[in-house]
Amino acid sequence: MRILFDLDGTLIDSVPDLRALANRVLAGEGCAPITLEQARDFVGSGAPVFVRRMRAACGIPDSEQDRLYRAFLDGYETAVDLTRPWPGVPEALEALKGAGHRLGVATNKPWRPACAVLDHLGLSHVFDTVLGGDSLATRKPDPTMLHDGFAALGGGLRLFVGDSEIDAETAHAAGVPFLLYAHGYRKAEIPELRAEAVFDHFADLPELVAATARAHAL
Ligand SMILES: O=C(O)COP(=O)(O)O
Ligand SMILES: [Mg+2]
Repeated sequence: MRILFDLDGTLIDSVPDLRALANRVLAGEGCAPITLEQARDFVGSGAPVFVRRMRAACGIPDSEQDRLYRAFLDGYETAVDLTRPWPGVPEALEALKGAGHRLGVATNKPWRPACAVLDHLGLSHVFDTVLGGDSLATRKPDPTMLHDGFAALGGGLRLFVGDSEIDAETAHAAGVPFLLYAHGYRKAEIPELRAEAVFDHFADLPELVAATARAHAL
C-alpha cells in the first residue's frame, strides 16, 4: 500500500516552534506575542497563510507581507527544538514500513523546514518522498500534491492520513481514502471531515491500515 501523511498536527506537534518563531518575528516589529492557541489556529494552509494570519492578529498591514514572510522563512529551518512526534508515531511508521508499505509526506509546510524537522526527529529514513507547500504550484486542498506523491511511491492502494479539514478536502478531491488523527489541529468537528476511519493513538494505526487495505482490496 502507498500511504501519504500530512505533517503538522498529524505526525508532529510543531505549534510550540511555530509560535516561538512567530514571536521572534513579531518582537522585531514591536508587537505583542501570540499564544499557543493562536499559533495552532494559524497552521494548516502553509507558511504564507500563517504569516498573513499572524499579521492580521497583530494589526500589521498587507504591505509588510513579503518582508515578514522572508523573515519567517529565514528562521523556519532551525525552528525544530520544541517539536515532538505525537506519542507512538516513530513506532507506527517503523511498523508500517516493516510491513512493506511505501510511505511519504504531503505537507503544506515548506519543503526545507519539513525535511529539517524530519531529520531532527530521526524520521526521514522511513519516507520515500516528501512534498512540501512550495514543491508545486499549488498547495492542499488542491489534490495535485497527493497525485504527485502517490505517483512517486509507485503502484498499489492509496491512503492519506491527516489531521484537518484541509487534509479531508484534499483526500476527497483526489478520490483517496482518508484516515483522520483525532488529536491534531483540526477546527471542524470529526463527522464533518467524512473520514473513512478516525484514530486516537498511533499504536492503532498499523491495524487500521491493514483493515483499510482489506476493505479496499475486496
Ligand atoms: O505549514 C502548514 O500550515 C501546515 O502544514 P501541514 O499541511 O503539515 O498540516
Ligand atoms: Mg496538518
